[in-house]
Amino acid sequence: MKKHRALVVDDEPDIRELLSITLERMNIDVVTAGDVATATRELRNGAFDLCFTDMRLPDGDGLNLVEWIQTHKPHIPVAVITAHGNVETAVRALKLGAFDFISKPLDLAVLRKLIAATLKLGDSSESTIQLPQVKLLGKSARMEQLRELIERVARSQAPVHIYGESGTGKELVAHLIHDASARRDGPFVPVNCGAIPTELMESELFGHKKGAFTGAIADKQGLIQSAEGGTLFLDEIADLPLHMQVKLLRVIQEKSVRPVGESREIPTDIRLLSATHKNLAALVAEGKFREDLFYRVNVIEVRVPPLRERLEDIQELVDSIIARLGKQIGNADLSVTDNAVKTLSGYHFPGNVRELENVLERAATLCSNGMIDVGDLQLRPKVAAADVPIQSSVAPGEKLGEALEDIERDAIVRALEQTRYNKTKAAALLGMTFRSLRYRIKKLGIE
Ligand SMILES: Nc1ncnc2c1ncn2[C@@H]1O[C@H](COP(=O)(O)OP(=O)(O)OP(=O)(O)O)[C@@H](O)[C@H]1O
Repeated sequence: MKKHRALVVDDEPDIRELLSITLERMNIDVVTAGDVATATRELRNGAFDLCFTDMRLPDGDGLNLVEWIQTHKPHIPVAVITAHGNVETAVRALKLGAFDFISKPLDLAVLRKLIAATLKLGDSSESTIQLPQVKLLGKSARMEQLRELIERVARSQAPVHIYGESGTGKELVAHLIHDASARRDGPFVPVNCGAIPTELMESELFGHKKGAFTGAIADKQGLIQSAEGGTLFLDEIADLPLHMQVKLLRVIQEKSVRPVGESREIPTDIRLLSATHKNLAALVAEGKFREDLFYRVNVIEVRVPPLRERLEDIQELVDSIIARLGKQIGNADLSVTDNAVKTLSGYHFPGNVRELENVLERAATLCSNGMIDVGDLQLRPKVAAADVPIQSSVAPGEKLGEALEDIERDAIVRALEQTRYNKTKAAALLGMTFRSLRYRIKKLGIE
């Protein structure tokens, strides 16, 4: 097998030597350079599989080198070495296309993992990216752009923030980024931040040591650590309480976690993806989301367009959903009339693809002869903002929180009855995840 070759750029001989030894022990040839000029000369003249560069070099900036590589040798993954705690620079490097960053003092275990992941990425670029098991349907220009963006961001280790309305496919996109990345053989761990009760959140995410608190009867690994070597997807990240935001910031900056009751920090190797349907920037302005965390999780932004911006994809989505539903209910002839598809193609889809799935599922049960027609769709009429009734159902003297809980309880009970107490189906009907529904059932004492 061809030996890999790396370029190490640093003006400190000690760091050059430490990196060289580590790389050579991994059977990688190393060339070193002490400044930008030598580095670009080496890059022009030789073939490299990866590059490490320091930030401050005698004749320039490591960021310039990152930019140079992106322009002239974009297939070479480059990682930057930053001063401890200088996350701003690391974020800038990632935005410019750096694969990852590592901070000084160098942690050799972290470094080795990073090297292994980088080389794997280089190898995968020679073959075509593996086809993921999950599929993003739609041939509209917007979907094509999204697919391209997914492939591009999959090549980086930078945190990605995925935003878009509910039900647009944000989790699907996160999964695809993971599947197309060098981490695809590692775990993909989705976490719905809105579904974990605040008091359990730290122990769920970070894990705990036996005896850390009453009820901690054994060591427990947190969700962050269970994503080791893979991808952690924090869905509804806007729902993280402020004190957890501080802790998450540390995970990103230090690349380590500290379980509750543990005295040491444990190094972690995860890629962070997050999503929300809320406007994070607005939440920052309101003081509900930390600005420093916003910049860390939002290094690369991916917008998932609402379904009404790509109505030409409806037919393909309908065909795929109907085929799946047909299999589920044992009717291979289940179909949708042209008129029904036309009606769907003119609908505004406030609940996006998930709503389309729910509409068709309900219609499949309502329709006669396995043929879904316009009348079976029962679409929600569009409500103009001005038409929304101002008066609420909260009676004077009644607490708003309690009134909202009543409304929520009502909706959940109705969905459960409608689905014969099938929680997965009820969750889909309500447009929430299974975990979130389970949590709410418990919280509202429905069972
Ligand atoms: N382009 C697409 N092709 C195929 N299926 C899709 C597409 N977009 C969304 N879906 C399907 O729609 C449903 C909702 O998608 P997903 O859960 O990823 O949305 P979301 O944006 O994460 O929703 P939420 O904001 O409520 O968490 C899933 O069943 C998903 O498979």
